[in-house]
Amino acid sequence: MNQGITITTLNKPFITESGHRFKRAEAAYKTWGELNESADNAVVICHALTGHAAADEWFPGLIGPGCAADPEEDFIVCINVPGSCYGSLGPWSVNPESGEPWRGGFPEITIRDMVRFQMQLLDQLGVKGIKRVLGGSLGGMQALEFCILDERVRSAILMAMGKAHTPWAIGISHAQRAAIMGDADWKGGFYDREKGPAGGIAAARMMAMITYRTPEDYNRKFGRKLQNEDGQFQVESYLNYQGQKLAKRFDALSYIILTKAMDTHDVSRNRGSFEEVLGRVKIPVQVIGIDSDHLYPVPEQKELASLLPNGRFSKITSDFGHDAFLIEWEQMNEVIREFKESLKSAPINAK
Ligand SMILES: CC(=O)SCCNC(=O)CCNC(=O)[C@H](O)C(C)(C)COP(=O)(O)OP(=O)(O)OC[C@H]1O[C@@H](n2cnc3c(N)ncnc32)[C@H](O)[C@@H]1OP(=O)(O)O
Ligand SMILES: N[C@@H](CCO)C(=O)O
Repeated sequence: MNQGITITTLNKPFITESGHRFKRAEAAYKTWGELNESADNAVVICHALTGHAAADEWFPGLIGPGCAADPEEDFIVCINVPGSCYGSLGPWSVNPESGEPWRGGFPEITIRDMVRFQMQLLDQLGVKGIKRVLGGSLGGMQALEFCILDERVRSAILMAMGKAHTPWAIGISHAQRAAIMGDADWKGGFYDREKGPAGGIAAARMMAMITYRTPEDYNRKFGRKLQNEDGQFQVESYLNYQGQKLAKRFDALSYIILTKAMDTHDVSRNRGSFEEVLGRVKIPVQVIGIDSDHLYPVPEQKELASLLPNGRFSKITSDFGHDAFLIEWEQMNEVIREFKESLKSAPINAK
């Protein structure tokens, strides 16, 4: 896992929206393909909640010849967001004042912070133009903010999210955070890394896995079948497994920080109305919804596309629910191929 990741130090301090100044911030990233002479062929992939910079491990169907990110033509970059636990600045980075990891003292991170952090690294890599920015869920929220904050972006593909985090999605994340914070090993966020709130994060992932999928998917996969002679349902065994799997690879503080960052997602915040803010995004944007997504339902993507002057909406059909953006490669590539085709006949420089 995480093959080919580079970790570098940002060459300027990273200052968060809340005003926290990190004099030294590490950024983990992975690239594919070459930056061209004019340095304007970058394609930025933004990762979702538990993803990381090795996008080829979780977006394999969208990276390749003719895909959304084509290493033969594009300089593809994926950067681990600050607050995560996969190499970039996060709660286990050392606080220079105390010489100890930040842990529960790590400051708030917003979606805008994530994007500005990535913009700093892209500057450092010499990127002058971004052909496309894409992502789903948390990745889509970042990609939308990229359209607003970064003048270099010339087109975008946004999947399975909306213009702001809804009370429905905030509530779901809140319940998951309560499971983590209710674990005796949480210790106010000042736990030892080797003995974190594993039960809490496993419970949070179980809840999340229900919102990421659908009744149809679980009916087809498990029905009412039992896993063992103790009377455990298959679905229970599956959720236990998924919870433990995440507890082994992800950090509870990062889970709290990143889900709270998702709750800050609201492109209108301190900027004006949604109509004004999104109306200023003149670049072509493909918005993709999943018909069975219960977490970020299709009306959110339809609305977002309608508020973007050059927005297009497409729906994919799937029983997988929200997670379909990490699974339904064929349908997504079809939509993306059409979008890329449409750009050939329309200029993509307008901002
Ligand atoms: C190498 C890495 O870790 S890279 C992945 C890092 N993750 C990310 O970047 C986030 C994006 N990825 C994801 O969210 C997910 O991987 C997805 C959505 C792409 C796919 O989800 P998955 O969990 O792989 O698929 P699915 O829901 O079918 O579950 C399959 C797993 O459940 C297990 N399982 C299935 N039924 C049961 C059951 N009844 N009891 C116990 N376990 C079960 C399978 O054995 C399989 O285990 P494995 O993951 O060890 O192979
Ligand atoms: N399944 C995704 C979250 C979906 O948005 C992840 O684990 O990152």
